[in-house]
Amino acid sequence: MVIKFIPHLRVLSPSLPVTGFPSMKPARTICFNGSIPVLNRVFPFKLKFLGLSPRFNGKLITRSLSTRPSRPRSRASSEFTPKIRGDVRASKSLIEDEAELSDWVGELRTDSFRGRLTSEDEELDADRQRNRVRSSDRKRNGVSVKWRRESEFDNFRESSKRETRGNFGDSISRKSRFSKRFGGELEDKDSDDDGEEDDESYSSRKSRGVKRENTKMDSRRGKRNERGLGSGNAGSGRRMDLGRKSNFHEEEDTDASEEEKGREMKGLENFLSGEDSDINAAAEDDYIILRKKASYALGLEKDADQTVTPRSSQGKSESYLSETRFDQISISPLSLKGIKDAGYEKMTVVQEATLPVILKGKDVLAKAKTGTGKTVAFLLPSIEIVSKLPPVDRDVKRPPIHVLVICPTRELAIQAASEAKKLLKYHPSIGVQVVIGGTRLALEQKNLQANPCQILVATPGRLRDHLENTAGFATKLMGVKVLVLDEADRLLAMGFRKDIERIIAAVPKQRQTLLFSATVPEEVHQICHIALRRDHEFINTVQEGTEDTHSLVRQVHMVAPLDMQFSLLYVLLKEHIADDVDYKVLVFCTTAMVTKLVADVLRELNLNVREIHSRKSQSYRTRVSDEFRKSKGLILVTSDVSARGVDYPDVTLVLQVGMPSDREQYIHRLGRTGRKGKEGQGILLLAPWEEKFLSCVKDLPITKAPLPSLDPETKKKVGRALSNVEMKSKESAYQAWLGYYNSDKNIGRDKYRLVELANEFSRSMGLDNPPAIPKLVLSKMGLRNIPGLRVR
Ligand SMILES: Nc1ncnc2c1ncn2[C@@H]1O[C@H](COP(=O)(O)OP(=O)(O)OP(=O)(O)O)[C@@H](O)[C@H]1O
Repeated sequence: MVIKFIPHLRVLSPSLPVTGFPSMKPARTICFNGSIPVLNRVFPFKLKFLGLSPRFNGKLITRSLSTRPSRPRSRASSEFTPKIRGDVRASKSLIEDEAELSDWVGELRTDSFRGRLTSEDEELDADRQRNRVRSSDRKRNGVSVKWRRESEFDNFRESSKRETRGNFGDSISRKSRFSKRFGGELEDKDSDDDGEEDDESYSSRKSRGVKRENTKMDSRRGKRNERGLGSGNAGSGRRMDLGRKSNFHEEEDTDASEEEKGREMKGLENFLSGEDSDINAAAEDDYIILRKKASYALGLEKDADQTVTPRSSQGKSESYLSETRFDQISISPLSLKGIKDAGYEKMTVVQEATLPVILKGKDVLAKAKTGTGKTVAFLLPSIEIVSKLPPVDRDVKRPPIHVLVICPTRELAIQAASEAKKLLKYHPSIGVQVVIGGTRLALEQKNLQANPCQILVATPGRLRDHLENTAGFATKLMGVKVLVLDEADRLLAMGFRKDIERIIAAVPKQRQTLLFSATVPEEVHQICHIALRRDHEFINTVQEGTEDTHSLVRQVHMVAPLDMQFSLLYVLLKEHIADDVDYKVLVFCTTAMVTKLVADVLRELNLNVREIHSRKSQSYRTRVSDEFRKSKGLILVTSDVSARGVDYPDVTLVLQVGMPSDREQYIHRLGRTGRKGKEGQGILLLAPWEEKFLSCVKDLPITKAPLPSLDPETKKKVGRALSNVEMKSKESAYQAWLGYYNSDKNIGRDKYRLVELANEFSRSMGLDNPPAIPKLVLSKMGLRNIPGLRVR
């Protein structure tokens, strides 16, 4: 079957004139509430979209409940029942059980994956050469096409010429005069002089860049790049240790937070093995330079010299939708019907850019901003591929799985499976199933047996469980034609790597592999080495010269001592609630136990709060996640289990309390708001010593905001709320806090200072004396005999 696509004019034929923008007239509603000064100062505008279709409501989430049977050295299954496991995925708070902690640490010593990034100096220049953009291609309308096979797009171009100006159904907010009136304290990058924007401005905004790179490596590097285990690590020469981003903090024992566990583990490993000194030796700036160098080496970072971004589009907001409608491309009528029912009419930019390449059979590494439809981007072509395969004989004993999608969290896996179900509505012969931790393995085994599926969505740990414990499962995986690694960079995180290696070894070499994420840090090359073919394409839909975050999401940071932070959090939330009756807020905290504490305090303050973190059962998490997806007027206090991929519609504010683990996590957390071209707000609340984190995100438009004033009554109220919170919650939070910041290379290095800060945190919870910590825990943290700690 000849597959014909009609891509967006801009993408495939950048030399052609940019079409104008049709009648997109986003309505504006400007609200001003004089009684709420703080957020109006922080976000000195209030924009609303009225043009958003209700059909984009959030996705359904399926439920799964139960615990799975234990097996020797299995990972923990129940959130309160930590188990020990030999690989770095194992985790649990280091806090709760001394004996268990001892085992856990002991096992960590035996397993020593190091999150190192190979970077060979001598390859840097060569790789830069290889990735050099043909200037003729680059200087076209802001589209950077580093590699292109012209023939691939010939028919697209033809079709594009015929394309008429479509309706731009989705709204892009205009900057309002309100912004100007109250914008004194904040830089408003997107504002036009007069606060208005004409259609021409929209046109220039719309010129988004889609960068495609062929990432063919030279033969030397290619050798390392070949598929197969071990090859990814075979690079010699100077290595860069990325462990400085790792953390050792109280966290979660479920699949959903494995990326966090990885960080903890790595931090702990380094800490125990004394490797910290290596990492600490490098200054932050050096580290950033090293990261850049590695990016060049990998061809993942754009070379500043070679970047061409039209001035007109720099810093402008862009639509996540392309002008290509699904019914203009050659996909099966059954898929098209499913898409229509899902309410999708036009392709998003990432869908438009990746679909033809994937259907060509290429491996793809794709980067697109948060909330821009990456899930459909990998699911739709996968479904198309499956639909063209000969039907599986019903009598086959172990029917093959054709598409395997790996997601880093349970929530994300459930969500992806749910999206797949929507798209498969009219494909009765194609089944999809999800396998995730926190549910009963036996039940999943039964389901897999009873309802064979061609598409399987899984979290890495549970998939590995099935590989090891489910009869015939390995045989089924031998049928995999497409392997998708969603949130690829997270899957590469240390806690997942072994599982991913095991999974990759279990699927055929002759397959197509797709890696998608909103962030593609240089670490991703590790997984490229083991997962992707050498000639894979890197498709970057983030317009050059723009940030990885959405311009309609206003970002501010505030710096305040810990003893102010609970009150500040309360005031900021109250202000936001007063400002927006339809408020929907995510509060991100550093660890599960700190999340619990913050939720407890906010609950005491009579705010409408839910909490979600890995210490909650999967059924609870699913229920709360579902509720938050559908609700308005709700605050969800969460750990990083909600940081990635979760598609909660209409989140109005993301408030991050404390330093995120790294730049990527900041971006993904923030990406829970401003989805599908909507507006959003982000506040990062840091303690003074955490300000250094800002150097990791200095390329993002985060503005410093003044602190709201705290009146004595508020302080008293918050103090009372804190005193009502259970002591146990405070103790756990204190230990977790200590663990988290102990892993920070700057703070954790000076144990005396760390303890002082921890005790400041303790006082901020209203405690006169810091909670006592078990001796063994202290010694495992390297904090024995540090003055200021209480031992029990
Ligand atoms: N073509 C489309 N038109 C309109 N809406 C779409 C389209 N494709 C996907 N969506 C919707 O956009 C929303 C965001 O999609 P999705 O969750 O896949 O984003 P994402 O890019 O994976 O985000 P993240 O990086 O946070 O994981 C979802 O609600 C999805 O249903």
